[in-house]
Amino acid sequence: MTVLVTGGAGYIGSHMVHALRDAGERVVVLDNLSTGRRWALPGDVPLFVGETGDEALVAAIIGAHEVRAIIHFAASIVVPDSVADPLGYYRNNTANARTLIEAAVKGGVRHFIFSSTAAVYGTPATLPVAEDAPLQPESPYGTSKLMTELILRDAGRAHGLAYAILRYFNVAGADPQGRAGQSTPNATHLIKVGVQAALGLRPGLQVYGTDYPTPDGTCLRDYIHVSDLAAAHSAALAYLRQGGASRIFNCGYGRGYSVLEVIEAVKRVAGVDFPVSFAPRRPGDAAAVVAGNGRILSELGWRPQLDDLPTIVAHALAWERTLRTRNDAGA
Ligand SMILES: NC(=O)c1ccc[n+]([C@@H]2O[C@H](COP(=O)([O-])OP(=O)(O)OC[C@H]3O[C@@H](n4cnc5c(N)ncnc54)[C@H](O)[C@@H]3O)[C@@H](O)[C@H]2O)c1
Ligand SMILES: O=c1ccn([C@@H]2O[C@H](COP(=O)(O)OP(=O)(O)O[C@H]3O[C@H](CO)[C@H](O)[C@H](O)[C@H]3O)[C@@H](O)[C@H]2O)c(=O)[nH]1
Repeated sequence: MTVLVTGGAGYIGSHMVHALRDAGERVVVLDNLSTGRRWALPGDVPLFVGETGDEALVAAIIGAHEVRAIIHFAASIVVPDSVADPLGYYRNNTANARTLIEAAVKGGVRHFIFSSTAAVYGTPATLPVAEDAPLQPESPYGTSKLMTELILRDAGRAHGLAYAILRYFNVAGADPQGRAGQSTPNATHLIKVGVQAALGLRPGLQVYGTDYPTPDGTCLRDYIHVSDLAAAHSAALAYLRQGGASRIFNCGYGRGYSVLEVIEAVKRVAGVDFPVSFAPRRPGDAAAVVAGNGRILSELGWRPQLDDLPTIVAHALAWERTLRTRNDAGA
């Protein structure tokens, strides 16, 4: 029985591939390498370069490898890009996911784990936000993910596909063993941009919006270490295999940091200063998003191991240094 990881050559997916292999699982990856990197995968993990929306390809992979579980990471992920290109986001995150789910149903896949996002909540009315809070995405990215949640819910009910929807809050950091990290050259995530600024790979950092209704006027986010997130998937897979009912789980620590607090943490951990400027709000950004994580703690028994902002930053920084060496070597 094999686990198919879509988007396994990407940031979070590559951590998942390592976690699955560490646990002795058989893994295959489907990735179109649009943002993923072949070298992000261990050499002995089969990689199919192709589209989640290619039903024939997905069916062939499921059949050839006896795939019984799919962990679906592949997506387009940049909130402001989704504002500029909603149709592209609905194609990749919703239409392609629908095709993948159909192939899963037809191919007899029993368990499906879907990467959703806190962006489905928009700006929550109360914090921390629980899974049953109103769903009011403020960007096409969030809407594209919410639509896939609904497709999965209905297909799961109709066809007996058991699923876990994991709504990630802000994912950051890198594998503590240095095997994987965020490698996208033009990544836009705050901690990634911050460590690049600290290493002189960017001239500095812009803060998008200082007039939000938050304590220091900048946005609040709940940053979760990518390895803790991979562990949440492993727990969800074990739960489904034990016959657990389809369920939605928030993945976050339940604590928010402002953009300015994150920048201070990066400067402190890196031991350097870098220029910070203030810019207007970025389209699609919610003011404050913090996870209510009671459900995943109580129902999956998940326990964060790395819930410490300086540790997250330190791992991101270490990976960025490795990456620079790798890029210098032309890898
Ligand atoms: N990074 C975050 O903070 C965050 C937060 C919430 C949710 N998520 C979700 O987690 C998942 C993984 O995100 P990530 O940060 O690792 O991004 P990423 O861009 O590093 O990984 C996405 C991977 O999917 C691949 N891909 C994209 N479209 C594809 C397609 N049609 N067919 C095959 N492969 C395709 C890319 O090449 C890449 O390897 C996404 O679904 C994203 O929406 C991420
Ligand atoms: O150079 C930067 C980069 C980011 N920010 C700010 O930092 C915060 C975090 O931004 P990120 O781009 O790191 O992450 P987002 O909160 O926009 O989005 C992330 O979390 C969302 C859920 O909350 C989605 O899941 C999405 O996929 C994922 O990228 C935002 O207020 C953003 O405006 C800056 O000020 N400057």
